[in-house]
Amino acid sequence: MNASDQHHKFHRKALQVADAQRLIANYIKPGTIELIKLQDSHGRYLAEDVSAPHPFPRFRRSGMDGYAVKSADTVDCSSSHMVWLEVIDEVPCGSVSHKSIISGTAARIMTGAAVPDGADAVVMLEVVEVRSEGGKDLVGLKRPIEDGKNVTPIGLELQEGDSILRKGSRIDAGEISVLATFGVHQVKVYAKPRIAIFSTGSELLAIDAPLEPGKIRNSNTYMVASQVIKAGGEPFILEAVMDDLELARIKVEKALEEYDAVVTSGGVSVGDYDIMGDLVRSENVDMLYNKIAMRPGSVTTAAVKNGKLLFALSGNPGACFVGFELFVRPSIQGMMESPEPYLKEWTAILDQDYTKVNGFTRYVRGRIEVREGLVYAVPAAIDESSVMVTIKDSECLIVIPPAKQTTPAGTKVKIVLLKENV
Ligand SMILES: Nc1nc2c(c(=O)[nH]1)N[C@H]1C(S)=C(S)[C@@H](COP(=O)(O)OP(=O)(O)OC[C@H]3O[C@@H](n4cnc5c(N)ncnc54)[C@H](O)[C@@H]3O)O[C@H]1N2
Ligand code: MOO
Ligand SMILES: [Mg+2]
Repeated sequence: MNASDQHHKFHRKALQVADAQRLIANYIKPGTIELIKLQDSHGRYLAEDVSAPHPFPRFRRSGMDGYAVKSADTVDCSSSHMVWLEVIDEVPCGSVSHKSIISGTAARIMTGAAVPDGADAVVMLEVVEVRSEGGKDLVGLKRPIEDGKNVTPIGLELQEGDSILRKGSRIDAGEISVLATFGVHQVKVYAKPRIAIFSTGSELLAIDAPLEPGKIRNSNTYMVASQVIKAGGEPFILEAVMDDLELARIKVEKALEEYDAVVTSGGVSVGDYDIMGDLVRSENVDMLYNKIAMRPGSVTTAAVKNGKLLFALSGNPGACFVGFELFVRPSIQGMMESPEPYLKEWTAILDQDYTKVNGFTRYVRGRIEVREGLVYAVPAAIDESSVMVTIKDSECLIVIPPAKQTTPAGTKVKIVLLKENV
């Protein structure tokens, strides 16, 4: 390595998180679209706007089992002066009455059935009396009922043409209910972004291999694959590579051709074997950044080739996790036009003093506690970049801005929510 390379390796320009996110956003393109069955669409992202092809409800719907009546007929009734109406029809769900309700008549009706013409209210079964007289069925009412009572009007929920779901919406139970209601049995969704994942590191063992001195099992690949799924993508796990620049280069190039984006872990700092750092500074790819003003994950790196993104995350598990959530997740979401690609942010009260000082913004793993209606953020006991074990306990990342002294308990802090969208 010559002196100039050394200079570039050690003197990196640190970008602010938001600036790096904006930079990445320039390279996000909506992905391909596929048509899938509605029942397979949970968790997928709509690739088209959906508007109501007809009003909903489509007919005046009874909200009760009872009798459809004209409310005007009931105005004078009371327990001492019952009004008796002739029952001229019965309307089960799924049927339509061909008779009109005129003054003095009623129709027996079930919840969910179409209210016959002429009727404007439905009286519940429980408050009526019935009798037969001269071969006719009669229903007796003791109380007036108001116009419209227990009748859901046409279009109460949606009018024809109303916009219901936006492109990019994540499909969940409520969305599926809407789509089924309107007969959208096949849904246009974005194909899950195909994300290749591999780790670099000569110390890495397969997860089914016995331990060897100085070696560790490769946990990042599997952690990232889980994060990819949670972000809405499809992970493709590739075998880890040793710290060998040429091997990594070949692997990255092939993966960038075959997949929508590539995520690697390890080898992005300034060590002798930090080959991903060297790779992104070579002519093979265009480096976007290789330092972010944050901890963990200050060495988080991104590059682009032929319009496709390479995220070279830190090998340290804590840094790898955070780098993914802040940069890769929004990119995957962006490929599916999600209107909310970034993790949700709340304001919370810092539960305990945070004593570490830093020139960079910290994303501290933490738990959320709600006490007396207030949201507290509780930092994990150990949150170093190299620490793996507290990732599993984290409900949020507590954002501690650059500080020269302790951030005291009680400080209002921003937290980034991790546990959602499952
Ligand atoms: N002289 C300096 N040294 C370091 C600096 C620095 O600025 N100057 N930065 C430190 C920071 S900050 C971080 S973060 C790490 C980043 O390291 P790398 O991204 O280069 O990652 P590696 O060196 O490959 O590995 C670091 C650590 O993580 C373990 N690892 C790697 N891959 C995996 C995996 N797939 N699963 C589990 N664990 C993994 C690896 O064994 C190392 O322990 O650099 C600091 N150094
Ligand atoms: O990149 Mo390192 O995670 O800042 O600790
Ligand atoms: Mg390193």
